[in-house]
Amino acid sequence: MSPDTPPQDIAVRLTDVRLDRGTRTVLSGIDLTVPRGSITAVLGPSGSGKSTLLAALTGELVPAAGQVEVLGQAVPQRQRALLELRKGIGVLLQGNGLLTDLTVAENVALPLRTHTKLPRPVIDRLVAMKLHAVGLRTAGDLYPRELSGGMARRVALARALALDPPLMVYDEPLTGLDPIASGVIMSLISRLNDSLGLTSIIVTHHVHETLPVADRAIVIANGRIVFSGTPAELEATTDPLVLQFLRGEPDGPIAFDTAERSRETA
Ligand SMILES: Nc1ncnc2c1ncn2[C@@H]1O[C@H](COP(=O)(O)OP(=O)(O)OP(=O)(O)O)[C@@H](O)[C@H]1O
Repeated sequence: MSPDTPPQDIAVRLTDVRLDRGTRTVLSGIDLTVPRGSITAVLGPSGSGKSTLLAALTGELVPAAGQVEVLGQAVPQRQRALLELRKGIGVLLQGNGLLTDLTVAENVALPLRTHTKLPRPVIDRLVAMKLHAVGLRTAGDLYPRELSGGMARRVALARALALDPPLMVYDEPLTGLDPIASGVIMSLISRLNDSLGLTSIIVTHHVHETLPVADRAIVIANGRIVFSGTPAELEATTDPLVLQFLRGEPDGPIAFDTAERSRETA
């Protein structure tokens, strides 16, 4: 993306950002521009800082240095302004976060009830539209325990879309899903992005399922962005560090921390 891209065409911009967790620097020197309308895959080994990067976008983590701009504004620190910005960011987490004693429809209605004063019939109509968008028009009266993993993920997606956020953030949207359900979720993410004019950022380990729908990919390793480009450029890379990640090789230039490795090899 050119440095002259008009600000209104940029959904997210990070400039020389450093993110710490406690006393430890997780990421530094992060420069990233996400164009509006695009789908960006954020890839990298476990513990490399992908979720930490998302936390900076939602204002959950304040950068130790640098600027984070989301939807045309610097991520605010004041609580009220932050809540306002967060209404524009739909978040889908791997745990789904559905409330088990509410029906599917009530779960999807929750953000609308909390953040708007819309009358009940309007909310019901919006909920029906969101459920229709994820292919679950008739599931409104079911409870989360009655859903398959893939259906539950789609309900969580409908709920994340409830307030029509222009930016969608997905943290491991395919975790725990079989290949068919994974395919359904990825194609939904892609279709919704295009049909609703969203911008999507997908943090994932599922490189091969995600790259086909992504416009851009970044790879995070060793505390920084080690690759940024198109999926085709990623697949053609000869960078040993990026290749090590793509091939899942334990030995190479990516420094895994010892605790992580001993956990994985146990
Ligand atoms: N809330 C937190 N408090 C302290 N340290 C944290 C916190 N969240 C993450 N970390 C640490 O920050 C580092 C990056 O973690 P993060 O969850 O961002 O990685 P990730 O790439 O998303 O990993 P995974 O793919 O396993 O989800 C890890 O060392 C982790 O232990």
